[in-house]
Parts: sequence; structure tokens; C-alpha cells
Amino acid sequence: MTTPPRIIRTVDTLQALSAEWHRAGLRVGMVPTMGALHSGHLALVEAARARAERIIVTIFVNPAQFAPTEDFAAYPRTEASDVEKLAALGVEAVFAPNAAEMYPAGFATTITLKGPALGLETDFRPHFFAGVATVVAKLLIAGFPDVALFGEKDYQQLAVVTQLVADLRLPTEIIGLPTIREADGLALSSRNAYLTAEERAVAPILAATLQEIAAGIRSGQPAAALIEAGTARLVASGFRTPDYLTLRNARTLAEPVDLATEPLRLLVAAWLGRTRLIDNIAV
Ligand SMILES: Nc1ncnc2c1ncn2[C@@H]1O[C@H](COP(=O)(O)OP(=O)(O)OP(=O)(O)O)[C@@H](O)[C@H]1O
Ligand SMILES: CC(C)(CO)[C@@H](O)C(=O)[O-]
Ligand code: BAL
Repeated sequence: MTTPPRIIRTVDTLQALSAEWHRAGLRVGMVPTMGALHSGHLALVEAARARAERIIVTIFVNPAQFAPTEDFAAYPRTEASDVEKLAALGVEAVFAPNAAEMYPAGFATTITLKGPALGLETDFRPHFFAGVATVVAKLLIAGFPDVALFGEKDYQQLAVVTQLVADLRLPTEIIGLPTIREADGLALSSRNAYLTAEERAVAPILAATLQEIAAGIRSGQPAAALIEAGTARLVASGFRTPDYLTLRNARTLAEPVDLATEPLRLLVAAWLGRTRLIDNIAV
């Protein structure tokens, strides 16, 4: 029989619980999420279990990372079934605060970023990483985990969080885990729930296009021509012209200078109907 996780609504309670665990000599792991949990999230939880004796999963649809025109209101909220999934994995605590707990009246702090936060998502969601970094800093300070796990699906976010924790010297190890995919290659994402049946049939072309471009680059074909052909394939399949489809240095996310020696990552964001999909792969 599994013990259901403790549901925690306040920062004070989470800080006290984490301090108690640390006093008992237990390692604490954290998996930050916005809920609507799928197997990608659950893989992060399982990886946390291998690294920590106590696991906190956070569920918070963070208003600060959504522009007024974005899908904050529509974002799926499924707390009861999320908690059931986490209970089955033996998660000890779910931190699910409301917005007033995270951003009380008078809240006036926002983290600003450079480095890996420049470009890509920031060109299209300028508010996004300030909102993510501010909430992640708050979550890490609330839960004081020894280790926190993030998915490579949100590759730039992982780079931003890694930089944030290094710059602020937060005492948490940040671990990135590979993207979990459907059998047809589509990266799992809570927003896949927005896709119509027709769009769902088209969506795997995003990952297939990345694979095709990466294979071409590895075989020595010019990246620019491959990216142009990939863009045309996406548009012909029903995607809008991608927000970006680009080859970057996998560590800095800057434009690569020397393809032969730098670690490379191919990243894409593209709208399919009313759903914005992102994906990325190593080259
Ligand atoms: N397919 C996946 N594989 C591995 N990790 C994932 C996957 N999808 C999401 N994650 C990770 O789970 C964490 C929480 O992400 P989030 O709750 O935003 O889920 P999401 O499915 O990415 O939602 P969205 O549709 O909003 O992008 C992040 O670290 C994210 O990178
Ligand atoms: C890291 C995060 C939980 C911050 O709100 C969110 O951006 C997400 O779910 O990837
Ligand atoms: N998965 C990252 C959170 C977001 O896109 O808002």
C-alpha cells in the first residue's frame, strides 16, 4: 500500500519539512512542474528517487512566465490525478501553492538574465525566463533540495536554471534528463493535449525533421541548406514558419563558430494550429 504524498500549500511549511528531513540526514530531491503530469515528468521523479530519500514535486502554473496573450487560463490543471500518479511512485511531498502564496501583495523582485537566456525563446516570449528564474529560485529556497531535476525537452530552460544556480551559488545540484517521447517521436508535453486529432498526426514531423537535419549535418552537408529544407518540410506539413529552427552550441546556446569541434544542439519552436511545440536534439 502506498502512503499518499503530503500536500503542502505554504512556503513556511515546506521549509520546515525540508529542514526536518535534512536534520535527519536525508537527501532531498525536487522536481518542479506545472502539473498535468505525463510520463516525462514521472521519469524525472524516478530519477529523483535514485538520488534522494525524500522527493518534493512542485505543481504551480506560474503566472509570471505567461504573457497576457498566452495560455495561462487554459493550461490544464489536474491536481487530483497528478497526486494519484505521484502517490504510486511513493513521492513524499507535493508543493502546490496558490499564486498569492508565491507572489503576495507587494512582491517586487524579478530576476533578470543574460547568457543562455538570450535569444531563442526570449525572442518570442520575452517575459518567460524572468518568470521561470524567479519562481525556480523561490522553489529552491522553499524546498532546499540537494538535487533538482529538469527535462532536456525545455533545453534552454535547463541551461538558464543551471546558470542561475551557479551564479547565485544555490546549494542544489541541477540534473538534466533526456526527453521522453511517444512511440512516433513526439516529445511528451502537457500542451500536446491542445492538439486536434489531425494535428496530433502531423506533430511527430517536428522531431523527424530534427533527426533528418542532424543526420545531414553529421554526414557533412551544409547546415544552412538543411535547415532551409527542414523549414520547408514543416510548413508543407501544416506548421507555421518556425519561430526558430537553429543550430547552437549545446553549452552556451550561442551560434556555433566551428561545427567540427563544438558540441551542437538543434532547437526548434513552431506553432501547429493553436499549439506551440518545442523540441531539440543533440547533433
Ligand atoms: N517529454 C519530456 N521528457 C522529459 N522531461 C520533460 C518532458 N516534458 C516536460 N519535461 C520536464 O518536466 C518539467 C516540468 O515541465 P512542465 O510541467 O512545463 O511540462 P511540459 O510537458 O513541458 O509542459 P508544457 O506543455 O507547458 O511545455 C520540466 O523540467 C520539463 O522540461
Ligand atoms: C520550471 C517550471 C516548473 C517553472 O515554472 C516550468 O517552467 C516548467 O514546468 O518547465
Ligand atoms: N515547459 C516550460 C513551461 C512553459 O512553456 O511555460
